[in-house]
Amino acid sequence: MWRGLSALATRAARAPCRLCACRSSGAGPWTPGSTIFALSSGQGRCAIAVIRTSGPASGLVLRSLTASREPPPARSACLRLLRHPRSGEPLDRALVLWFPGPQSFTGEDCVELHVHGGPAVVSGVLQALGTVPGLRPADAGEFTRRAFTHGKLSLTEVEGLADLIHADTEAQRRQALRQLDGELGQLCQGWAETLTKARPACSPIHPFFRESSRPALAHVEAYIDFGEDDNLEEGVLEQADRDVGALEAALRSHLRDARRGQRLRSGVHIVVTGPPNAGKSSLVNLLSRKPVSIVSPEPGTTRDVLETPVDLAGFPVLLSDTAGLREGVGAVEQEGVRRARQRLEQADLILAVLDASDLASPSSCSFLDTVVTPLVAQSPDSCGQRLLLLLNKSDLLPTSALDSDTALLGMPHLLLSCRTEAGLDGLLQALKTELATVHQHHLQSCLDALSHYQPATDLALAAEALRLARRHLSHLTGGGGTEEVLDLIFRDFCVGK
Ligand SMILES: Nc1nc2c(ncn2[C@@H]2O[C@H](COP(=O)(O)OP(=O)(O)OP(=O)(O)O)[C@@H](O)[C@H]2O)c(=O)[nH]1
Repeated sequence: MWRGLSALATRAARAPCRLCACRSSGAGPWTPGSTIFALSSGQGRCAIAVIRTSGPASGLVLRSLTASREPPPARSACLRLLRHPRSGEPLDRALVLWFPGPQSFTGEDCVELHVHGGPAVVSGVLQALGTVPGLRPADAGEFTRRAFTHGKLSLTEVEGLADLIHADTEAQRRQALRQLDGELGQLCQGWAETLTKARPACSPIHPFFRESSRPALAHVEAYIDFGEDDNLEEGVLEQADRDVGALEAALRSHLRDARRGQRLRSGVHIVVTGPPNAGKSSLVNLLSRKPVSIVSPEPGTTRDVLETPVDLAGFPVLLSDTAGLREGVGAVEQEGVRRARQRLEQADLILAVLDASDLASPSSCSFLDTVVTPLVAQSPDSCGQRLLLLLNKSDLLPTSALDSDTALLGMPHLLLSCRTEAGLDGLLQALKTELATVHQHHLQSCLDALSHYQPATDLALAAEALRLARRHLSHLTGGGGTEEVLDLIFRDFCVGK
């Protein structure tokens, strides 16, 4: 899901840290920020429980709980008696590990306390940590988020970690581990870097090129701005040519390998839309196999956009439930409708849901006229937005209508019942085909844009071709909405991770 993921990670890794304003390399000055703590091992009775802290007050934690002025040697396990900082009461004899930043999981100063796993010990130590000045309990996923913010993990690695935590099957676990290794991230990043960060092999002497890393696109733009006679070293454009050629070859090879293409971590957005009460929330819950949205017979239940990352037919996608589209409602629902329409514009694939037993109602007709018909009428290649029309509640139709279901609407559609799950297999099959098409569409569009890169003929057009190619690539790997994407990923983490 979103983010060129890797590109975002790279951007975040270079940006000043949002938490403590240090640089991700850890080399810069550390300004005070919050220090978090949490139980990082599982809840319940166990032999050993691991409690972690991260932040500038981690050193103070060691001094306060172990009554020792000196921290233990970095990254070595030491046995220490832990005492309550205020009462001095012994809490436990624990293994203590000190990870001074930036060489720690989060990049900040971290402490790990391996205590005995009884609930009384764990709650006693957590309660004691709460009394140390500057410490607060961690939010869900906050350790990982800090690791990401400090450039310790790329976003694809974060996603891999999330999958690893949630991996149910051995196959999922292996896939998650591969992703944690950054295999997918490196692939996407490699492509994006060819367009954005490649340097010419020579060392150009124009001041523009004296800085460490200038994008390939910027090389071409610099040529336009400064002109050929303005002290640019030879070979700059030739190198850009070679980079673009290599990228084209890589994309072609990837497109040929459909299986690998499917495993790409994706920013493909599927938006579920339709009139109120058609069964949109029921569909989102069915596809995600979890109760993401409230289902109720009351029209207008869903007011906001609700998003959930799901694996659909082997494709990771972002699935959005939206408010039912109708006019003449109160201010809150109207705002929901506005947000729904806005999200619809961003969708790669639209699932338009209608109540099959209510096709003649004003809300169904209005939805068909204003949303479905215009989208069906346009060429699927025109903007990359695709649509699947679903007639839900097929269980309410008489059998005779099911036999001649093409007569129901006069346009291509799938019949489904979220209640009985009839038609679900057909929907998943159709989704698989559509998602493969969306992936391929963006890769192919990137390739098409690159085919217009002909700097020898027209430099300005060549720069535009690179820009367009980059846009298609970032669409596939999830260009915009950095914070939304991050929130979504970290929200699913448990506290202490
Ligand atoms: N018989 C039948 N009822 C269904 C089916 N799918 C959903 N429903 C019912 O239809 C009603 C509306 O379902 P929702 O999923 O809340 O519909 P929605 O489109 O999200 O509704 P809004 O939030 O108003 O936009 C609920 O009572 C569901 O139980 C189905 O396949 N068959």
